[in-house]
Amino acid sequence: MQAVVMGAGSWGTTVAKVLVDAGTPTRIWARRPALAEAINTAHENPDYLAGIILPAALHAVSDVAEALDGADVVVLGVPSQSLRANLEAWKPHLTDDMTFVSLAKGVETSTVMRMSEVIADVTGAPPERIAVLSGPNLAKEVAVGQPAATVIGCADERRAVDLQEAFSTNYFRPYTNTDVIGCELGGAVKNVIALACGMAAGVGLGQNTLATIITRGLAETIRLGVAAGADAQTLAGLAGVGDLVATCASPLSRNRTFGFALGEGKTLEEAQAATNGQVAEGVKSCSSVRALAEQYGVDVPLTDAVHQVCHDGLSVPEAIAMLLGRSRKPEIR
Ligand SMILES: NC(=O)c1ccc[n+]([C@@H]2O[C@H](COP(=O)([O-])OP(=O)(O)OC[C@H]3O[C@@H](n4cnc5c(N)ncnc54)[C@H](O)[C@@H]3O)[C@@H](O)[C@H]2O)c1
Ligand SMILES: O=P(O)(O)OC[C@H](O)CO
Repeated sequence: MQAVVMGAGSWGTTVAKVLVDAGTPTRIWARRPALAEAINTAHENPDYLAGIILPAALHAVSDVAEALDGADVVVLGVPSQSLRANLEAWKPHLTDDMTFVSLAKGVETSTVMRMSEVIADVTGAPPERIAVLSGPNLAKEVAVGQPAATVIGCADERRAVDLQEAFSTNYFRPYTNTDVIGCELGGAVKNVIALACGMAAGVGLGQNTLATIITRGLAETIRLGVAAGADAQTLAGLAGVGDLVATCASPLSRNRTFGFALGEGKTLEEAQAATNGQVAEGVKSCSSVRALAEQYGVDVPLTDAVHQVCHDGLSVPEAIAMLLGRSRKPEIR
C-alpha cells in the first residue's frame, strides 16, 4: 500500500510520520518546495514541527502529479475550508481506485457539508473509498510518540480494518467505526467548544465553568449528531468526548488558544497571531455548525455564542451573560 499525505502542516506531517513508523510506504506533499527540501534533507518540518526528527524514509515532494502518482491511499491534510479547491486542482491526478482519508475537522461554510461529503462531491468516489481519521490527537504529542488512540471511520468496515493496519504503531492505536457522520461531527463541533473553553479560561474562570462548557458542549454535539444521523455511542467515544476533553483542556490546542486570546480581550487578528498563523478550524466552523443545526432544528447555544463572539462583535462577558440568561430547562430532553 503506497500512501501520500497531501499537506505538510503540523497534523499532516505527524500523520506521515505515523504511517512510516507503521511500515507503510509514504510520501508527503508540501505546497512550498523549500519545505519539501527541508523535510528531505534535514528530516524536520521547521515551520510546523520544529525540533522533531522525521523518519529518513519519509520523502517529500512539492509537485502534485509526482505526489499522487501510484498512491493507493490519499490522506488529506489541508484545512477544511480549502479542501474543495485543493481537490478540484488535484482532480486530473486522482484515480478510481484511490482511498481518501480526511484529517480535517470542520464543516464547509459555503455548503454546510462534512469533509467526506465534499470529497464525494468533487471526486465522485463512493462511500466505500472515503474514510476519516479523528480522535484526541494533538499533533505535538503524537509526533513525539506519546501514546494516543484515534478512530478510522469508513462505511466499508473491511477498508477501515486495512487502514487501521496502515496507521498502527506502538504509540498510535486506531479503532474502526462505520459511523462516519459521528466521527466527523465530533471532530468539528469540539473545535467550537474548545474556543468557548478558551474564552472562559481567558476571562479567568475556573474548572467548574470549564466542566460545564465541556458537558453541555457534549450535549449539544450529541443533539446535532443524532439529528444528522450519527450514533450517540460514537460521540461518547474517542472521536467525540475523547477529542472534546483533549482539545478543551490542552494549551497545545489552537482553538483553545484562540479562544483564550479573545477572552483576554484581544482582537480576532491578535488571536490569530496567538496561534502562530496555524488553523483554528472552529472560528469558521462555528458558522457552518450553527447553520447545520438550524437545518436540523437543533438548539446549539454554545456554538451560537461562539459564533456571535467571533463574527458579530459580542464580547465574552456578554456571551456568558447571554448563556446564563436563557430559559431554565431539564438537563436531559
Ligand atoms: N494539529 C493538530 O493537532 C491536529 C490534530 C488532528 C486534526 N487536525 C486537523 O487537521 C487539519 C489540518 O490541520 P493542521 O494542524 O495540519 O494545520 P496547520 O495550520 O498546521 O497546517 C495546514 C497545512 O495546510 C496548508 N494549507 C493551508 N491553506 C491551504 C490551502 N488553501 N491550500 C493548500 N494548503 C493549504 C498549510 O500550508 C499547511 O501545510 C485541520 O482540519 C485540523 O483540525 C489537526
Ligand atoms: O489544535 P486544535 O485546536 O486544532 O486541535 C487539535 C486536534 O484536533 C486535537 O485532537
